[in-house]
Amino acid sequence: MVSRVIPVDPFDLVIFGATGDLARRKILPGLFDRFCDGQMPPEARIIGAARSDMTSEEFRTLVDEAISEFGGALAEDRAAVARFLDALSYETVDAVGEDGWEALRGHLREGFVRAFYFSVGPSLFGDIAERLRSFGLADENSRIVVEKPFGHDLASAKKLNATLAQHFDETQIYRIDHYLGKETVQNLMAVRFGNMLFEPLWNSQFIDHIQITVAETVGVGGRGGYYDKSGAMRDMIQNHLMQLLCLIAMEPPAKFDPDAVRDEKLKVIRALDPVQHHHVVRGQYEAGEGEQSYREDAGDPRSRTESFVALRLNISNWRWAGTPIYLRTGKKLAVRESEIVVVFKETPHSIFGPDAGNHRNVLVIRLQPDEGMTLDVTIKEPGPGGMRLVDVPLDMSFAEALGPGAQAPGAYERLIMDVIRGNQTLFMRGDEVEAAWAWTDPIIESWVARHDVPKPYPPGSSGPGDADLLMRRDKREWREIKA
Ligand SMILES: NC(=O)C1=CN([C@@H]2O[C@H](COP(=O)(O)OP(=O)(O)OC[C@H]3O[C@@H](n4cnc5c(N)ncnc54)[C@H](OP(=O)(O)O)[C@@H]3O)[C@@H](O)[C@H]2O)C=CC1
Ligand SMILES: O=C1O[C@H](COP(=O)(O)O)[C@@H](O)[C@H](O)[C@H]1O
Repeated sequence: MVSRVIPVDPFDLVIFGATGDLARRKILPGLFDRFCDGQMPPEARIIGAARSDMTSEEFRTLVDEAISEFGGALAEDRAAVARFLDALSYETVDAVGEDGWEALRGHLREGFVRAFYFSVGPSLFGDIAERLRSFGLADENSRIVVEKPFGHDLASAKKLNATLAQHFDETQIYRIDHYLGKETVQNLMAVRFGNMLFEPLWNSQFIDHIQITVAETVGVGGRGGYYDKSGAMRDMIQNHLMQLLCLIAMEPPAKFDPDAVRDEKLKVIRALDPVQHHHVVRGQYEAGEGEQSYREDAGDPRSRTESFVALRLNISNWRWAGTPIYLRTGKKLAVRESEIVVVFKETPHSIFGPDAGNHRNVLVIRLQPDEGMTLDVTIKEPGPGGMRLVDVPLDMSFAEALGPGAQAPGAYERLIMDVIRGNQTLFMRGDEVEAAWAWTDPIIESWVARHDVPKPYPPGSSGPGDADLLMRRDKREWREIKA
């Protein structure tokens, strides 16, 4: 099954931070992918901007190398790479000074969609927005794409929102959360609102609890400096897991449009109860065989930053009161796996007697790496042994079901195409980000007040044992993450 690719309108895209890690690993190879697919039209132009002094030719060489390293099989097509590189130029620009801005203006064409991607450290977001306005680079056709982290807490997020609002209208601000660009994350909405099967059961009357796990095998490696000031709560829970939670818990929006979807997500965040201290577990990975500990990676032998969080939350509304939701994320775990597990309640009465055992349906939505869905259904155990029950999975891998033509674009490239189309549905609105911080801040503040020290866990495990206790206390269990 191959879906038709509709080219977006020709555009000028300026990438601030074009020489950096994110641009080289994700943004530029992703744009090359869109170019090869025919979605990025040949008239589009990409302008790299950073402080490094380099010519456009040198920038093209840098991008060529990035495509070879991170661009997948398409990178072998040298003619396509050459055509893509033709669309690129570079300008040396200092985000906090005056240099380069006039010259940058010379790259921009009248009458084209303009997008400015802020792929730089967050301390520069406000400066760039201000200069875009003061140097006359922004018009009503312009959009800005703002990377994470969007603030460090509620106060800084509010400040950043206010700064951006001085220069751009909310309809021009695209706060990126790359999880929303993942195909299977969008599939959450398709599964929930495109099927009659699930929605009538999607509430606390039928669902015992929900688990959302984003497990990573990588450590904080070269990003220790950033990560140590952030930790898993700010780096993953406040944004990516919060977005997954919203999509799984929100009411059906009246239509699939930016404000209808974001209004519903906001209502979920605002309905979250404050999390009690004993419902949160923090962890920090220890050293393993040939592997550094978190503290070594972070360069601080006494760091108390968490590389793992598990928590239980409650949503106080009619749909979800009484159904706890458990979130879990961590680095250096046994496996890279992101999934949402919806555990339904047992039947109210078993007609099969005590020997049949306790059974319940479990829906697992696998977000990555093997995207798909499994629904555990209870059936009769085959054989002559009477009415004994057993749970069997109805298992669907999206790749197998839809075929190789269904290969989806990467998250960043898909979101950039949405920016050009002017579609904000998969971007966070300012009030959503603030609400997420308002819920996150007290959790972090309570750790600080209690001088909380994260529990150590061995690399390759499923996190600290206390995370299992969190579940066991509620007579529940995490779905196992195993290599
Ligand atoms: N890397 C990743 O995987 C992820 C990154 N992000 C976010 O993306 C953003 C970029 O991250 P990343 O690419 O890793 O960062 P890097 O440090 O690798 O790159 C930063 C970029 O900013 C440029 N830069 C720095 N100072 C200035 C300045 N004063 N004026 C103009 N350009 C400047 C640098 O180039 P030069 O030194 O030449 O000026 C470089 O191109 C950050 O906000 C980060 O939080 C989010 C998720 C994942
Ligand atoms: O934003 C971030 O996401 C990555 C995980 O993204 P994924 O697409 O590989 O699942 C995480 O490693 C990083 O710490 C965080 O900043």
